[in-house]
Amino acid sequence: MSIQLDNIGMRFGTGSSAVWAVKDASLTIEKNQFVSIVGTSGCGKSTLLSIVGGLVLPTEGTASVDGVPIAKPGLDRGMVFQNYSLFPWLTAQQNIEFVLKETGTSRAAERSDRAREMLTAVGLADFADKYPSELSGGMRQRVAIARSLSYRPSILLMDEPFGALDALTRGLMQELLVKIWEQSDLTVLFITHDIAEAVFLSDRVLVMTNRPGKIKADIAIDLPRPRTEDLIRSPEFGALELHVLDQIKAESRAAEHLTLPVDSAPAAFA
Ligand SMILES: Nc1ncnc2c1ncn2[C@@H]1O[C@H](COP(=O)(O)OP(=O)(O)OP(=O)(O)O)[C@@H](O)[C@H]1O
Repeated sequence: MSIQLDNIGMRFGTGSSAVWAVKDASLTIEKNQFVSIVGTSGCGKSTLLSIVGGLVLPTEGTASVDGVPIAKPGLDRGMVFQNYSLFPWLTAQQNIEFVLKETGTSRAAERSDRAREMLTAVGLADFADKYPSELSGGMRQRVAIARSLSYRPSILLMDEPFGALDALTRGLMQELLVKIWEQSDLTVLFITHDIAEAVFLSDRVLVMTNRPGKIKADIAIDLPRPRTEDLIRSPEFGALELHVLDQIKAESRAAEHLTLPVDSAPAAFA
């Protein structure tokens, strides 16, 4: 499924306390594309994702999936967040079965089989009966991904899903996600602060301006797949990383008001 955002504006609050999180944000994501959004903290990335997820309605503009305006969450869209959001009182298997029941799979045997199939797909067949507290961060996030894909959405919305993981686990999760995406019909919209992660995963990287955020740059990642270790260490990969970084840097300096003469700063602490 494709995603279209046309001149999205999102205001939180009213009167003098009103904050425009997003303004004039437009983008189109084609079916089966993997697109990442990067930008400074607070620029409105999560807000855009929530609008596509149907969790909030925009103040201005139109968000649609395959041309149909988004009015609420739907089974065509799965979401994965940084904090896993698993039910701690349910096992991995039960977490998935619960969501399948909520989303309309009425037969218990079908829910059980599907949950087991999904856990196997993310390499956790042997951990089906473990509670979230008995799983590592990477395993929890694999359960969360399996759960979000269990009802077969066409779009996967991911908000810094690997942000809390160590570097090695993060790398393995990225490879797993690419494999899942390549073997499915998924369209993925992925938020991250990690530029290398965005370049490694994506067909396109969108850079947002500071708040109120809009799309400032749309960078095609025209690197071949599969993206091997050699490719990650190649000058082409490095050049794309630098290009994305350059786009963010100006926004970041402005956001942090880093215009002070930093060279003189040590004197102040002497
Ligand atoms: N429910 C809300 N009520 C009021 N302000 C909000 C609300 N949600 C977001 N905001 C504000 O909107 C702006 C954008 O927030 P958002 O979470 O979308 O940014 P972000 O780019 O995802 O940030 P980060 O990278 O730090 O996660 C921020 O200034 C935030 O404080």
